[in-house]
Amino acid sequence: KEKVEITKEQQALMKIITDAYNRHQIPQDVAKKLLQDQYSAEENFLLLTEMATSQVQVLVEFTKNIPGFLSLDREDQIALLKGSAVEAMFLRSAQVFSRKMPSGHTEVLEERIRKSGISEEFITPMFNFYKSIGELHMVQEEQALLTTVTILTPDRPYVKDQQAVERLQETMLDVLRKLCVLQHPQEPQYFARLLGRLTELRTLSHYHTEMLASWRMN
Ligand SMILES: O=C(Nc1ccccc1)[C@H](C1CCCCC1)n1c(-c2ccc(Cl)cc2)nc2cc(F)c(F)cc21
Repeated sequence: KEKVEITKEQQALMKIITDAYNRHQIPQDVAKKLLQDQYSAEENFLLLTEMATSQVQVLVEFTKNIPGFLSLDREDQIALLKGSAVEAMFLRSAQVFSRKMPSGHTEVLEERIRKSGISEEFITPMFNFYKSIGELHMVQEEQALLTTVTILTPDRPYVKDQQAVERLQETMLDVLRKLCVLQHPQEPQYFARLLGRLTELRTLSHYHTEMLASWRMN
């Protein structure tokens, strides 16, 4: 049974990434807004586009804090951002949805999202994903590292130097793997489950364009 230990530099890396991840607050505002008022399908669509736009800006700021990201080829940086923006948004949505809220709030939030204008066919896979993320009870370091691993996916379209991205992603995966072992000692397969969610996330993100195109406007 090998002794898993996070090194000093891995500790520092994790702190930089988690602090940067916690600095962006938009999604909490979305949840608050949705809990405060009931919006029409048009207003919800507008809210989503505004939120998604600011999410991209925030994602750019976040990646600047990923050690090594700015040393990547500039065009590759853009390819990674474009390739992961939708996945990062759904991952963030899932984390917001799974956040501990006063009793009854999650139900209201779910209801508001179900009625927001999204087509029926996408509601089930979307909430299945949100609930499967919630069941993992990730600590914030795991959430931040999982988003980082998602951004550093080497096989995004138009990435030229995939090896360089792979090296960065492996560094993050190594920290995440150790963190999972230390945080969830009873569940040796926890890390594998976590990575399995990224496959579900990619599938959900394939629906994104259609989800917008089929938004039920009155
Ligand atoms: O804004 C959003 N998510 C966001 C998060 C983080 C950053 C940027 C955007 C939207 C809302 C949904 C209801 C109408 C208004 C936008 N949103 C989604 C969602 C995203 C994309 C598509 Cl195609 C469908 C649903 N799932 C959510 C779960 C939450 F707990 C939640 F609170 C907001 C959620």
